[in-house]
Amino acid sequence: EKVEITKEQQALMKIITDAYNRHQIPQDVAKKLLQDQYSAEENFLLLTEMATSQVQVLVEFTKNIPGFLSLDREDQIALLKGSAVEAMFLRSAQVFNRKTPSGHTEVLEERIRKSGISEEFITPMFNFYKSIGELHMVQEEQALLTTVTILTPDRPYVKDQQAVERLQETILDVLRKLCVLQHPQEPQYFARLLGRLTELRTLSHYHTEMLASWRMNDHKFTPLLCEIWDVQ
Ligand SMILES: CC(C)c1onc(-c2c(Cl)cccc2Cl)c1COc1ccc(-c2ccc3[nH]c(C(=O)O)cc3c2)cc1
Repeated sequence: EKVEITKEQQALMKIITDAYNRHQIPQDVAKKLLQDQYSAEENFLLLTEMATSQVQVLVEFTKNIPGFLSLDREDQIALLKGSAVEAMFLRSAQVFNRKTPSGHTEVLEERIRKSGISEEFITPMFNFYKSIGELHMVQEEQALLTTVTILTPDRPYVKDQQAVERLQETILDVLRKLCVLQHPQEPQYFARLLGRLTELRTLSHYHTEMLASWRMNDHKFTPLLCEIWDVQ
């Protein structure tokens, strides 16, 4: 049957996509990736600064998701804490696959590969970046997929999962229609997108181990990262 995005779904998609594009880490922070020290210590410090800035951007973006601020306040926190790593994997994946002339892609990869992360996590991480790149998502799909990730009902400590589920289903319906309209020759494209969410959960588990091994080597995080990742 003919798939059609309604007027209100169009408006919802515009709000989310505009917010996603508006909330980016400041270019002066991103430019720090280009400075010339490349020690493991220096790379870790830079990546910590990027992650901290990215979390701030993520919090601001999340406030623009229609209905999010109407959720129980503690549930809002639980959703942010539960999705921060996954949202940052998605955002950094988009940076890698942007291949902008600014060339941050190469230096970002270089710094991640030399920041004290063990090879067993580096391989799945860059396989994920590659699999995201192969999807050639339009920016609306990127924004909606990040929103679906944030609105995952079964994060730890979420009390009113029903309320989150209702919001997520609204976004999933728009994303499903958008995928059909954007990729008519690939009917299973939406299913492929959702498959990435499963991969994100695996990466999130790896990330917990990455944090533990950094801490074992006495690496320090910022207060914001300690709060969102329950470390220190
Ligand atoms: C605390 C640090 C060391 C950390 O721990 N885990 C990760 C970590 C890692 Cl490696 C991988 C994936 C997720 C996390 Cl969460 C990180 C570093 O996290 C980030 C690194 C870079 C970026 C980021 C975001 C947007 C950007 N735009 C641009 C630009 O050039 O415009 C560069 C850029 C970088 C975001 C998070």
